[in-house]
Parts: sequence; structure tokens; C-alpha cells
Amino acid sequence: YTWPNPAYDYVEEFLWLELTGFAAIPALCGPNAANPNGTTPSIQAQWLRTAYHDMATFNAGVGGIDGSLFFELDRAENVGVGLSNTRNQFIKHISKYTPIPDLIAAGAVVAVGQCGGPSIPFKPGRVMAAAAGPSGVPVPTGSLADHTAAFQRQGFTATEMIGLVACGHTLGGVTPADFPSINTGTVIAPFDDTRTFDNHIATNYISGPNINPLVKGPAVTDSDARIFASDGNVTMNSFASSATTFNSVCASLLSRMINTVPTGVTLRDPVVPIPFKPRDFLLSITPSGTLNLQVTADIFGASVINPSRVVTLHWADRKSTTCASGACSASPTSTTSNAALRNGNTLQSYKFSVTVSATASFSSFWFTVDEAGNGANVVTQNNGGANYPVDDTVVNVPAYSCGLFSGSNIARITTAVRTDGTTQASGVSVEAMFQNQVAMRADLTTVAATLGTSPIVSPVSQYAYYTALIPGDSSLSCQYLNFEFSATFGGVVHAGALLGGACNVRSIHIAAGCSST
Ligand code: HEM
Repeated sequence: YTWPNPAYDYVEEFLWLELTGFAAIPALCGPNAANPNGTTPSIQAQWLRTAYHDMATFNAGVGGIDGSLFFELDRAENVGVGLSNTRNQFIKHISKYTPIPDLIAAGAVVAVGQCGGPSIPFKPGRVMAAAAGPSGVPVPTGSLADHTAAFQRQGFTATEMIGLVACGHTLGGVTPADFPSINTGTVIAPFDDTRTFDNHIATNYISGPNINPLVKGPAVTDSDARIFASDGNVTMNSFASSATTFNSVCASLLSRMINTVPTGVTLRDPVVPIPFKPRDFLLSITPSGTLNLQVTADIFGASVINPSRVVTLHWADRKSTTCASGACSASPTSTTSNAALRNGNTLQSYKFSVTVSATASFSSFWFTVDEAGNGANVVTQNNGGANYPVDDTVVNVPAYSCGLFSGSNIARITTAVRTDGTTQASGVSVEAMFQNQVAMRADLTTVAATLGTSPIVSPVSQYAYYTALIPGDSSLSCQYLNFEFSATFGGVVHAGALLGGACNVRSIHIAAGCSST
């Protein structure tokens, strides 16, 4: 991993640092004293079922995890309020870097992990379907032959079918409103006696108590009974006798399930947490015409919170000159920690903000980390040796950028392009990302920025100001999610930082509610 990598950074922060609240949506899995048998709906179970139902229509390179399920919720094979609840949660997290099908796959990974199941690598890169696809999700009244054929079409053998169903039905149960003929009660009938992701789906089936509503009748809907017994219970016995076998088989099968994608879609490398990484980098011009660099250094891992640790930011100026000892270094302006992230991880963050003249500017930065705070063992974090690069060609003008602009424009984004009084930039533009919750995708609009002045920021001889007015419907208070700006200069495209819009839970680097002047 080398910084910056916006697509990787966004997903890593979304999935591991939980900055958007996605992984925090599911309440803790149990065992829960009030509901030891899982008679209340489990968000984790809904998320895992969602992933299977999206994948289950895969056929010869078409379909798979492509989000088409959310256009298919009116089909009988997709009955269940859990699926529409999941859609309503996931559409709030659509972004350029997290399309619906990646959210569906990530949801399965998070759900299994939150319930104590195995860790499944998450690879991003899925592509959202434009419309509903073919049907074909197995239903409980299907015959064993129907189900075996359906799983074969999905890419799983008869034995793997037993495994995948057991790995799914270790969570959740049958809801009376969805399947009144199977569950005649008033609360969810769980598949096994725990809410956690464990081999009780198998131990209960082999040794009792057998509470699985798809095993204990009525016979016509006993699909789990038919599937589990289809190899003479060999697979279910192996799961019942070894929790480790169950977990490792599930990790492999569920990983294949979420990575079943249409031909032509290529998944990227798994997004794993980075133990030390800069986040929320922003280079901007202050109203007095100086340059401000903001960045947060994140330290992530099993138990990283250490009040003694001293983290220092260092930088080189735009000529790559390193200052005399200590003159180009700074201490954090604030430190925060989070002791309870997904899978037992913790996070300690050090926020920095330093201001220099536009002449001096920046070309790179790096950090030193003194773990004990006594100078005995100081480690340099420098992006694998090359330092974290700073491009000061395109910088943000936060004092003249804002969202929820009145009238027909919903945001004004001002950027400063380094010209040093000579060459003019071309193609200065702002990409605005709208969350299209009907088509369930991120719509990207590029708006050209025009050369002008800023009434708020002092003119600086090194920079020219470009402003883009982002059109939209201001009656919708939550329409845009974020903005990225870039300029072509000397034939090279220079990108600025990502700005979070008003309906982004990560509303970074942009003020809401500016006036029209
Ligand atoms: C022949 C194949 C399958 C059939 C017939 C089947 C059938 C069902 C039925 C009838 C329900 C109850 C849904 C409700 O009440 O809303 C259910 C729930 C569930 N299924 Fe399956 N299923 C199959 C395979 C799978 C697979 C392969 C997975 C995942 C790997 C899976 C995951 C789940 C989960 C997690 C739930 C619980 C949902 C909740 O509690 O909200 N199922 N299944």
C-alpha cells in the first residue's frame, strides 16, 4: 500500500475505521439474555440473507452480486421485510467508491464478523446492475433436485450446497409474517439455539434440540432437512464435531458467494486495515493567503491506544528542502481514540494543522513515532521510504466553498490553482457526486470552474482562484455527498482533496449553509 490511493482509502476508512457508521449499524449479536434464541430480528441475519439472494440468480456469467436484488424485492422468492430494510440501510451508504453490490458483499463480511464468525476478506470492485435480472432464488418448497440444480448454476457442488445453507442458517430464522405456513407463531422461529455465527446449526440438527423450522416440518417446506441429509449427514456430522471445520468451510464458501460476480467485473485486492496511515489530508489557502496543511495520522490495530506515545509531523518545503532541526515539525493539535472497533480493533488518531507561506509551501511530509515518549525508540513513518507526497498545484479554498447554497445551486466550490503568475491552468473542474437512491447508484457530474476572484480570500501571487457553482434542487436538503476537484496543468491532471457534502456522514472540509455572496 502506498498513500494516496483514494479508492482504497475510502473503503478502508468505511469498513475498518467505521467512519461512516456502516459497520456499527448491526447491534451486537448476542448471546442476549433477553432473547437467547434470537426471537427478535437480527440485522446481521438480514444482511447475510441479502447477499445470498443477490448472488442466487447467478447463471453462466450473468448476475451474481450485482445489486439487482434491490430491483427484485416484489418477487415471491424475495419475500421478507429484512431484505427491504437492508436496502433502505444500504442506499444511504452509496458512494463513488462503495456501490450497492460492494455494500451487499461488505454487509455479509461485517455480519459474519460481528456474530463471532470467521473473517472473510473483502475485495471491492462490483458493478451495480441497471435493472432487475432473471429470477431463481431457491424457495423452501423446492425439491432436493431443484435445489441441487440451483446451487450448481450458482457454482456450488451438492456438498457445498449443504455447507452454504448451514453457514447461512446459523444466523436468524423464519419470520411469521413472511412465511406464516412455516412459522405459525408471533415471533421469529430461529434456526438454532444461539444468535451467534457458530456450529449449533449442526449440533442442534445432529443431537437436538432441533428447533430449525426448515427441518421440523411441515414436510413440504423442510428444505434444510432434505439438503442436510442429502449426503447421509456426512457434512453436518463433520460440522457438529468440529467448530473449526465449520468456520473454515464457511469462510471459504461465503467468500466464494460474495465474489460471484458477472463476467467482465474484476474485483480488486482485499482491503485490509493499514496499521499507520494519513487520513483527511487537506491543503488549503487561508483567508490571509497562507497555506495550511491538515492531516490526521491513524494508528490502527488490536491494542494501539497508548497515552505515552508521541507522534510528530515533519515536512519539506516546495523545493524539497528540509528545515534545520525541528523548524519544520509540529505536534498534534488534538488526539482521539476509539477502543471498540470491529473485530476487536482500536484506533488512535493524531490531528495536525500547520500553516506556512505560499512561497515556502510543502512538497512532502512524514511522521516520527516515539512509542514510549522517552526518545529511546523513535520510528519514522514515511510511506515506505518515499515520504507522503504533497502536490500544491490544486488546493482547496474552504473559506469560499460551502454547501446548501440557496437558489438553483446547491454548493459553491472554490479551488486555487498554482500559476506563479505565469501559466494558466485549463480544465479546472469539480466532480460532484449525487446519491441517486432511485437508480441506487452514485451519479457523477462534472462542473467547469471559472476563473475569478474570491471576496473572502486575499489574492496571492502564486495562485489563481476558480469557482464552480454546483446546480441542483435546493428543496432536497440531502442531495449531494461529496466533491472532488482537479485541474489540468501542463498536460498533467492534478487532483485536490475529497470534500464531504452536507448529507455525507463524513462531512469533512466543507461548511454548510453559505450565503449567495
Ligand atoms: C435452498 C436454499 C435456501 C432456502 C430454501 C432458504 C430459505 C430460507 C427461508 C424460508 C428463510 C426465512 C426468511 C424469512 O422469514 O424472512 C431463510 C432465512 C435465512 N436464510 Fe436461507 N435459504 C436457503 C439458503 C440460504 C443460504 C445459502 C444462505 C446464506 C449463505 C441463507 C441465509 C439465510 C439467513 C441468514 C436467513 C435469516 C434471515 C433473518 O433472520 O432475517 N439461506 N432462508
